[in-house]
Amino acid sequence: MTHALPSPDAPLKIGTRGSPLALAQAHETRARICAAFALPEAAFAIVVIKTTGDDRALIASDTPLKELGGKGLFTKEIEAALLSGAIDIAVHSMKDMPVDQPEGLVLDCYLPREDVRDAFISPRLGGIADLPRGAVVGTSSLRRRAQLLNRRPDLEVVQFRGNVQTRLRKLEEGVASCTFLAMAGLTRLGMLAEVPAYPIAPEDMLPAVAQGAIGIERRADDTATAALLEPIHHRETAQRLAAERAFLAALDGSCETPIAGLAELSGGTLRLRGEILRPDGSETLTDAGEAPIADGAALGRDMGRRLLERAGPGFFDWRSA
Ligand SMILES: NCc1[nH]cc(CCC(=O)O)c1CC(=O)O
Repeated sequence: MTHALPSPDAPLKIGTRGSPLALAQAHETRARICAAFALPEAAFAIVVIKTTGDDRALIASDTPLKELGGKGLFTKEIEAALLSGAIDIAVHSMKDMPVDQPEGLVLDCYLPREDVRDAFISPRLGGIADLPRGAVVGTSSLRRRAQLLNRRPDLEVVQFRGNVQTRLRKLEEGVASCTFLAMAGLTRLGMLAEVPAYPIAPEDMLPAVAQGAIGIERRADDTATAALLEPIHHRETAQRLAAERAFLAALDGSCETPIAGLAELSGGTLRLRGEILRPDGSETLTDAGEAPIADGAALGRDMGRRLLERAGPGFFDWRSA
């Protein structure tokens, strides 16, 4: 059965958050579907949806993201819009996506993954090794915080959030010596030339699960939309994320617990590295393994379970040192 393609009279509604990065990702998705089916941009409507994670007052506060809603902070309202039919597809940063989708929705289309690395951002310094003893670093990411404190217990970590310009201004004001952002976001925003960003090797800071990947969610019964997404799907990205997200699922984590994971493909083999940390950085546990690509999810699940076993109960609880 063939389906009617979207048109200016009956556009495909693309749901997205309103941040510059989210909009760039929605535009990239639109451009890829346009190219695959020779459609005009007018065959799509971009629908901006405000999420809890976009609440300015909340995000400007010093409250850790975890306390603001944890899993689904950036996604709950968007998934509700999908289910109600207000939008037809939702474009997500996979790093922010809980491992399970609500009944009735599927998330099985991925764009080619961007640079997976974290970036060290500083107007004056070129990397973590340049930070003087006791330096103040700005990040609201529990993972980055724990990784930094594990390697450098002398550092002081302060909450740092907001868009790229806000962060750069805070650095200029001397609030902190450096901050951290995903290379992928800076690249997709076309800002690499204007931001003093230095990529950090995964060996030094293992990225978050799914960092740099964009996923497209739709209604499970919407076969017309499934057919539209088929030609833009990137299989290698899906294979890597299957392993990483199975790892995350086994640990019951979200992007707001100190968990890192990265899968890479080489020939027919998938190599997965994983790390879990105590939130205060006092302890880190790592593992690595290889499997045939088709067994990536099983590898991720087993690695997650083994790490949990090594960690024991309470590993992710805050210690009062
Ligand atoms: N948690 C917020 C978030 N979700 C996705 C990205 C960046 C882009 C990506 O990793 O795909 C960011 C910001 C950051 O960590 O710099």
